[in-house]
Amino acid sequence: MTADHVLRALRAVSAERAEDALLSVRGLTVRFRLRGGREVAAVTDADFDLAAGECLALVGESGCGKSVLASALLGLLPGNAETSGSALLDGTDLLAADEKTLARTVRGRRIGLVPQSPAAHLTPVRTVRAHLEETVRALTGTRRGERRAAAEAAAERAAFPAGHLDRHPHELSGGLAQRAATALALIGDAPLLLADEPTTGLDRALVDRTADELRRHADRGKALLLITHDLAAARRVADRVAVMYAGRMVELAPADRFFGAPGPRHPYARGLLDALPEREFTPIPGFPPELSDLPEGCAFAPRCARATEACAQRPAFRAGVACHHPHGAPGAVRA
Ligand SMILES: Nc1ncnc2c1ncn2[C@@H]1O[C@H](COP(=O)(O)OP(=O)(O)OP(=O)(O)O)[C@@H](O)[C@H]1O
Ligand code: NI
Repeated sequence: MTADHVLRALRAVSAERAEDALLSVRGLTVRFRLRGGREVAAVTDADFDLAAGECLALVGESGCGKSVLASALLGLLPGNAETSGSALLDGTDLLAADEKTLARTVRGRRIGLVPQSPAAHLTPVRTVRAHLEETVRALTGTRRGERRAAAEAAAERAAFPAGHLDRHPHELSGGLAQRAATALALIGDAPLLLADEPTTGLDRALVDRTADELRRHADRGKALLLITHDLAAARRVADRVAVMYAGRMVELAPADRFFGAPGPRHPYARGLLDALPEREFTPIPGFPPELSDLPEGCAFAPRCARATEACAQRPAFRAGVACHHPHGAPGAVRA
């Protein structure tokens, strides 16, 4: 174990104590109402804390509710969404705050966002440089004469090449738009950063560089929620890992235990790791359920080799896992 690992393990332990939390989410639930009275259970009963200086990676298959969870924290859900639960950020309940408070004091200032589709968040008629300088002006109060240098420094942090700063959004590749979005999100130095797939479209070297920059942000005492499909990136920077399946958190574990020995406890989380090319390269059979038509019991049971009759009941989330027969628990929890 290196000193770095020891530090991270300590941080993971301290984050489990709610009083140290910068962000404290309880029972976060999001429903989308559809025409005809149907509803999509996008996020159900999410509970987690995030401490200053800590990075929590949120992983899970496409459509499991990761981005909806992040949007809920920022008050950015569409009109057909209904949200319940609480999300305390340093005393403010983000789910109860009005739009004015969120717009003036939260977005960009207390919570930075690297959005999942960065190109859609850039203004078409303005160059990357103009976006960066405007954000520097709005969030840091840097004087006019110093904004150009500050914008260039922000680009550099996110590995955005200086030679492309005068491009417009439509002239950017996906990877460049991604780096522009990361540069913009880092400018405000917000206490909480939500990074939704910040490494999409980047090659391995740039993934590592971006992940390391985000880690540095956490190491300067900021909290980082890293939403990612890239388990290698999660392993590189996360202190803890949260796994979502069909809108629910099914496992929350220290990263060293999750990626090392003894490994994940939830069969789904184990399946995610086993699907990696560098591991067994065996995909999880089947598909996730429709969020508008979830089963009564464990949503993963139809795909789970360990499922029994007990799984017709939904498992409670206990000791970091929601499963009737988790790995690493001899004589597993009885139903
Ligand atoms: N406005 C909406 N109305 C209805 N359903 C929606 C709406 N927005 C999202 N959803 C649904 O909510 C679920 C969760 O979506 P979300 O974008 O959070 O998934 P994700 O885990 O971020 O996936 P990905 O990894 O592909 O980004 C999906 O089933 C999606 O179809
Ligand atoms: Ni998403």
